[in-house]
Amino acid sequence: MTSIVSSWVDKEDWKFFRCGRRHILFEPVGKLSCSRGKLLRVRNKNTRQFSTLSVEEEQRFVREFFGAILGLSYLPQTKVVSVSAEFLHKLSQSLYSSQVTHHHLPEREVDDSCTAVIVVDDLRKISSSASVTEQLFCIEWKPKYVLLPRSRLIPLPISKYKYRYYRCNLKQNVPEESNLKSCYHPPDIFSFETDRVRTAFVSLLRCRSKYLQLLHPIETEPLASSILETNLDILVEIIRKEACLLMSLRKIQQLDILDYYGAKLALEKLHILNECTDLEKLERRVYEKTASSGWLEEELEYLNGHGDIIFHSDEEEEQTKMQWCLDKDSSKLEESFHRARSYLLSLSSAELERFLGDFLYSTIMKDCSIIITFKASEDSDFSSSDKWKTLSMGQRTYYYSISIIDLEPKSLKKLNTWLENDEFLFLSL
Ligand SMILES: O=P(O)(O)O[C@@H]1[C@@H](OP(=O)(O)O)[C@H](OP(=O)(O)O)[C@H](O)[C@H](OP(=O)(O)O)[C@H]1OP(=O)(O)O
Ligand SMILES: Nc1ncnc2c1ncn2[C@@H]1O[C@H](COP(=O)(O)OP(=O)(O)OP(=O)(O)O)[C@@H](O)[C@H]1O
Repeated sequence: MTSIVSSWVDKEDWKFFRCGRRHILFEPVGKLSCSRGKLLRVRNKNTRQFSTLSVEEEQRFVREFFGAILGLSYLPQTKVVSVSAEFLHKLSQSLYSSQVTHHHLPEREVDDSCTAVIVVDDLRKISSSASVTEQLFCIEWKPKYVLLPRSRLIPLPISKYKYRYYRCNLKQNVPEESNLKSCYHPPDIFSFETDRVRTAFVSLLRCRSKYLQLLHPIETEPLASSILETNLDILVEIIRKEACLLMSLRKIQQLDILDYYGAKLALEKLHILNECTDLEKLERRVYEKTASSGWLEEELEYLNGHGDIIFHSDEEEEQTKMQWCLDKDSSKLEESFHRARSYLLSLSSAELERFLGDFLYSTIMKDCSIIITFKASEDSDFSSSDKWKTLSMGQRTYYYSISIIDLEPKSLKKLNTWLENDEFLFLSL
């Protein structure tokens, strides 16, 4: 993918919109009509040490890999645009305006060593021509850690906790054992049963989780939560209708048969744990990948063939693993870990590299966001399309659109951080 030089991006004035850890987003002030309905996504300088690929290479991977598996209509349209250092400097300066610096947000500074930015559809807007958006709701849900790990490659004592607790709960509040039970239970969503899906979202709402947010209309708490709650039935129905997409997403998350510690072992075996150049070469190979629509099922079948590394996902094995944890049967957990470790160390470099690739695809998918936009269908000018689907509920019909964002490559250079996070979360229980 080659970036295009745009004649309008640097002529628009952009103001800070939001940021994550890796990108800073800007929205147009509205000087030019062609910028309507667009956002600018710019790399954050503070995470530069983790990027192996260029902006263009990352976007190509997202499109040709995840786009092929999930369907391109589920990805927001993006364009990579070449910009001058001067333009990036101007954007950077705009972040120092008083309004922005007062926010308690991750450290941000535009990476002015980049030569390209991403222009992406603003998913809070219906279309670039639509001016009225008051009837529109836009929700962001982060389907993080919806699975318990199935890898045997988790050492004690972390395995005792990791096989039992959903990490998403632990991250929000590290509570008493009794509280854990009443928390958000992600498998409820993936049951696609109305009541269970609803219960899961209500739990997220009640604990004011940052994994469920209202993006439009912009309201502060508690109004934002009350708007979310009022629209929960529509959200639940959309989730049920999109079961196929969500199951694909969950399956990609399941490619994680190495888990973090297994990834460390695999890199050690490949002798590239501390070798930055070799690590970058490996990542390039992983992210050169394109996928076909059947890729995911084939890959899962391949991984399932490595029974010494994984607990199979059938219920009986799940119960066994859980029972070992509940009985505090450390010897069984240890034996299982050592069996997997010896098996892993007997594998070829090509196999280890394939597992590492799958681990990275899964890690990306565990951190994506789903943006759901919907509106009642009173607008007669509006019609359904690939992007806008209809949903009938009682007497009312809605249009909705669902997009997956934040699918850029992650780097194995973050492995130590991931391992430390594990220790921090699970040892503090
Ligand atoms: O590891 P976690 O669970 O803390 O996830 C990080 C996210 O924290 P969260 O759980 O959503 O509060 C974190 O989200 P925030 O920016 O803190 O909202 C990032 O998405 C981070 O990814 P990256 O470093 O930008 O590639 C995420 O890191 P990865 O582990 O996905 O690399
Ligand atoms: N196309 C979009 N339309 C509307 N809002 C968006 C869009 N893309 C991102 N956002 C909002 O901006 C936030 C940050 O964007 P993004 O996820 O791209 O940042 P990031 O730094 O890549 O994230 P992370 O820290 O998770 O790696 C998102 O969580 C979402 O709320």
